[in-house]
Amino acid sequence: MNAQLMDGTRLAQQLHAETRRRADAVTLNRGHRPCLATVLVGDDPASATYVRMKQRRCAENGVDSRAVTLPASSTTAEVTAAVRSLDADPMVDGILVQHPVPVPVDERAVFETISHAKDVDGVTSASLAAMALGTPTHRSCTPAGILRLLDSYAVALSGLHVVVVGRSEILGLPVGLLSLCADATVTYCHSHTQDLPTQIGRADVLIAAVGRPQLIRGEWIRAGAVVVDAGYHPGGLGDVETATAAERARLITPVPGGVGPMTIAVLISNTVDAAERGLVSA
Ligand SMILES: NC(=O)C1=CN([C@@H]2O[C@H](COP(=O)(O)OP(=O)(O)OC[C@H]3O[C@@H](n4cnc5c(N)ncnc54)[C@H](OP(=O)(O)O)[C@@H]3O)[C@@H](O)[C@H]2O)C=CC1
Ligand SMILES: Nc1nc(=O)c2c([nH]1)NC[C@@H]1CN(c3ccc(C(=O)N[C@@H](CCC(=O)O)C(=O)O)cc3)C=[N+]21
Repeated sequence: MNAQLMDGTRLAQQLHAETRRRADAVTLNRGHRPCLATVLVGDDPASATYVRMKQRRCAENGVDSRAVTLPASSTTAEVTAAVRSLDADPMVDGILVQHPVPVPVDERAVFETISHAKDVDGVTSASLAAMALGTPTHRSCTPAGILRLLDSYAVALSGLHVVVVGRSEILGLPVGLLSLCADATVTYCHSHTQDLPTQIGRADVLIAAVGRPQLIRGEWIRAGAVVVDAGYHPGGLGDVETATAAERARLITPVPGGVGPMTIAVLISNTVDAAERGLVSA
């Protein structure tokens, strides 16, 4: 393997340490800790695990968490009512609605119930618009984590060709918007894209957010490219064939230990930003 690994676990620990100091200062100032509310609808075991991981990291870093769990049979009205009551609660600084919510529930409508100031996961249209315009906002967690990781390895995006595979509202779409704001030339690929290997071969920086285990083959990667694998599948597989991609890439994220830990570190950092009552410049 030739590529250097981008260590998300180490960078996340650094961010957590900084967040913890800020959380303690908030607590000292106002007499209660920053608080993240998590909303989990239904009983998908993977989603329940992610929510538990987020709560554990909150506790380790001086942030309270409030868990709301709703049955899979919930209606859109019931879920939005739960979110609205968290939004109105002055003790709650940030709200995370775990994606995906069960199909009959209108996820977009639920997301839009979160006010911009408490949208620490960056999922509302106000947050997406702010990420596109470069105005102050909480940035989506996985995309912001990816940009921090690139920055820490001195990958300056200005003028580079970033190819994003995937355009989901929580990942592919916003990571392309943030890259564009950082003056990259951005290409989005998705399920209608023709000749994916050729598009990928043009990337200076490839961001894989496709949700298909090892769909992206190592031989498609341009020699010397930077490869960010946001995919996360059981058994420690990403969306990229890591071993062969690492023969050609200059820098690559491992799975696990790459993008995943950064997602949670940014979420908690965003929650403390909210507790400090600040939206950070996108
Ligand atoms: N590490 C972390 O913190 C996180 C990891 N993830 C992981 O990232 C991955 C993506 O997640 P998410 O964005 O939620 O997934 P989605 O399923 O919501 O989106 C997948 C995207 O990939 C596109 N796509 C699907 N198949 C192909 C194909 N064959 N060729 C090209 N494009 C394709 C889809 O296109 P179209 O729009 O046309 O349907 C869609 O835009 C998953 O592995 C997930 O587990 C997600 C969130 C956080
Ligand atoms: N509204 C919303 N926001 C999200 O950010 C969100 C979501 N919904 N739904 C599901 C995905 C998935 N996700 C992960 C977070 C951390 C790891 C992570 O920390 N992974 C570790 C390994 C953890 C382990 O397996 O023990 C790693 O990659 O090293 C993975 C995946 C956030 N998501």
